[in-house]
Amino acid sequence: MRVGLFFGSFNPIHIGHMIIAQAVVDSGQVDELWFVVSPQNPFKQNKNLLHEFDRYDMVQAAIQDQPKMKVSDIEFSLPKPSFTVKTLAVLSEKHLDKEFKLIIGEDNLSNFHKWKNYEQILKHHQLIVYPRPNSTPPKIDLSEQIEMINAPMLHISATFIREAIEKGHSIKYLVPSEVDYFIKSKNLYL
Ligand SMILES: Nc1ncnc2c1ncn2[C@@H]1O[C@H](COP(=O)(O)OP(=O)(O)OP(=O)(O)O)[C@@H](O)[C@H]1O
Ligand SMILES: O=C(O)c1ccc[n+]([C@@H]2O[C@H](COP(=O)([O-])O)[C@@H](O)[C@H]2O)c1
Repeated sequence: MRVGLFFGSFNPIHIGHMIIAQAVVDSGQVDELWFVVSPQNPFKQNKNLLHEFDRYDMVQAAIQDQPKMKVSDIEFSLPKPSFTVKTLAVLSEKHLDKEFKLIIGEDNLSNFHKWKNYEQILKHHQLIVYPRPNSTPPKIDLSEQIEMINAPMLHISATFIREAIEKGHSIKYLVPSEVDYFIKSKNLYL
């Protein structure tokens, strides 16, 4: 079975993530897609980073009617920050019957050569890349390992959503309705 791993902070999960996930599933390049919630991205310092349990619950709420999508908490029990190479090794050892592909937004390509043991990742896994506005090209040749998703560019980010909440603006159309409800009922990001 081919599994697409969609790693992220998901702080919070937004419609951009959902559109990407659906496009990857529809592309036929994976049989299942697993969202992997990262407690701590090695490159990001975010004072507004919610606890991983809340971020996990929001992903779970967002995908409840999607039979091909799952959410994983595998990184919660691994050392922090969350190094993808380690997580991939743990998952590959645990699920010998599965082929894991890595789903990333195009913005992550420019710094991919700085990821821990990135050569190891490329040796064992295909990258499925979703286009993102204002992305700069990778510093290393990734053409052999990349499968681009042909889909519309999405000018949406979790940063924009957190800022909208702080300003008191509605995020009703920016996140799945279950996520909007979750954020409101727990007064998150305020
Ligand atoms: N609009 C988008 N277009 C393409 N890829 C995206 C988009 N939003 C998120 N991604 C990708 O989804 C993955 C998880 O992203 P993440 O949870 O950090 O969301 P984000 O919107 O980039 O967050 P933040 O604004 O907090 O940095 C990353 O690989 C990122 O590149
Ligand atoms: O392993 C690394 O060196 C590494 C460097 C930067 C980012 N990542 C992972 O990339 C994923 C996307 O991060 P984010 O915060 O943009 O959603 C997240 O799971 C990070 O842990 C991983």
